[in-house]
Amino acid sequence: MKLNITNETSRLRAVVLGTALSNGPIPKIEEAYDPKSIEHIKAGSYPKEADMVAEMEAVAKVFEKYDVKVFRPQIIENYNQIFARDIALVIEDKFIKSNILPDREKEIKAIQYVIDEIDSKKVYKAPSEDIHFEGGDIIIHNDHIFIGTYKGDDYSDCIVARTNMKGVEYIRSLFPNKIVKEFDLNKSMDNPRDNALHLDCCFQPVGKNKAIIHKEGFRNLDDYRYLVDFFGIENLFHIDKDEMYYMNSNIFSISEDVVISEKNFTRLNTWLRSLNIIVEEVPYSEIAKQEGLLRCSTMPLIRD
Ligand SMILES: NC(=O)NCCC[C@H](N)C(=O)O
Repeated sequence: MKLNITNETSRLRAVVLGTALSNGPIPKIEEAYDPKSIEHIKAGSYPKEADMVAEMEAVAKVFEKYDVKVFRPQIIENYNQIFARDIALVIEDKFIKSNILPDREKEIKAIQYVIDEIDSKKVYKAPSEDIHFEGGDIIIHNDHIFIGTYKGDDYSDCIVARTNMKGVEYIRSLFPNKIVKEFDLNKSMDNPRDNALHLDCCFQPVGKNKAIIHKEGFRNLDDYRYLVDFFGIENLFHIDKDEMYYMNSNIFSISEDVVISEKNFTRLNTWLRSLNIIVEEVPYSEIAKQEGLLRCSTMPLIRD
């Protein structure tokens, strides 16, 4: 398989879509690794496997409609494998395995059969364990790579900080010809409305020259201003704290003109349609309870 990913919006041809099958029992609070899951565990509203499976099948159907080749992870019994995005990433023709949160490190085994189809010279793994990064923090935008990180002193105690500056430097070392820009994100282990878990939870390019953004996700306002200067304020769709909480920036593009979005994202979907983008609406509010949405649960392999 010849990989090719140079941005978030070129026509999609092949993708890994996570699975909610055998997701395991409701985690104990101390087993959860994001504040929104904890909120739902406490409230007794943690999502049911059958509901999440149905939501992901709706996404699979959209891919079928657009003739996208879909790979699913093999099932690891009682293990969360929904968020395929984070376990590895493709940039150009390179497949880079993430150094992910230890709670999630088994997930990669389940797509080994996909990795086996890629030229082994194109498969990368960071050389040491202190280099941290997850795919949700890394957004490729043509000659730029945007990376979410966390520069706080408490990084090592913060399970919602998944990409460190060593991770940023590692990705930079693999792509010397690209401009790599990192963004310091706000993290909160107890309030999901204050937690930009990954860069794709507060920012994502869409369409031809637009992007969705949550200003308050950025710890350093200069990072937010960089994106305003880059895209132009008129091309940014700003989402508020509640919209970030429901993961409005985490939709997924099949092309510049076709987006998969959550059916309750009324304001966002109206904006997308005003840009002549076709919005394929799916129900994804149960998956969203685990602090991830459509970008988080997909890992593109080939785009035009
Ligand atoms: N790219 C993403 O933002 N992924 C979402 C991962 C959610 C999962 N509960 C986690 O904390 O790892």
